[in-house]
Amino acid sequence: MLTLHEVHAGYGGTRVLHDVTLHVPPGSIVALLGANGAGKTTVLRVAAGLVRPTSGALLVDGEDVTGWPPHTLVDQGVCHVPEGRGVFPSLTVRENLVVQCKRGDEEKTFEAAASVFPVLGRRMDQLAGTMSGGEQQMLALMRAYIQNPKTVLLDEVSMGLAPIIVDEIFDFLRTIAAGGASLLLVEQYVTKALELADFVYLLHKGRVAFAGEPGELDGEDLFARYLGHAA
Ligand SMILES: Nc1ncnc2c1ncn2[C@@H]1O[C@H](COP(=O)(O)OP(=O)(O)OP(=O)(O)O)[C@@H](O)[C@H]1O
Repeated sequence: MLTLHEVHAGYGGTRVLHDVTLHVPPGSIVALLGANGAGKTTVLRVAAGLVRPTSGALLVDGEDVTGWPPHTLVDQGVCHVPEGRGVFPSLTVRENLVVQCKRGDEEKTFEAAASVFPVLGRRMDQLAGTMSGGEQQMLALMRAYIQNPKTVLLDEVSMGLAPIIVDEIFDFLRTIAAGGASLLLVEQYVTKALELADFVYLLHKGRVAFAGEPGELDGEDLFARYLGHAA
């Protein structure tokens, strides 16, 4: 279970998050929605240990990990897939996988990557930076997956991708969740995110405006109020 408890956070003198409490229970998919600038990316950065709360706490499985450096949170099973793709552009697909996987697991990892995303199997020796956006995103997700994470923080992984690729990526998110990991999902495709999610949080100007199950949103005009558009 990953929890932000009454978190206030920001950058320098700018306060972005105000009293944010959010839970990502084991095995669940949590969607984090909100208009541009609402603070969604900042929530993920707090959860990954990249932004330290000015007050409040970050807890992993009940342990207070506030202020721990990001790599120690990785050891706790927290994996962050940032906006803009977490791949090494000047390494090949194969090398990107090797640096992430356990020693001795290389062949198994290549096979898994090729079976989930066949395009990666065909492009093992291509430099990651020369692949399409969708292919790079698949590689970024694969790199997250092979860490066997407990919680995956996903920042707009479908950004700028063709709908058919987005479908493939969402199918893979289902696979990751079915394997037992929990997901905290910031996503521009609101309807798709809600189909997948067990819980949803709506952020408005750095505060939690709604927390509940997707079904509870039915009939509400929260989208128009807080997202600036209909779902
Ligand atoms: N490194 C930074 N330094 C200063 N201010 C920042 C920094 N990163 C984000 N902010 C500000 O914090 C606020 C929240 O940004 P954040 O990226 O968390 O929002 P978001 O909901 O993810 O937005 P979007 O959907 O547009 O990505 C914004 O006003 C933004 O300008």
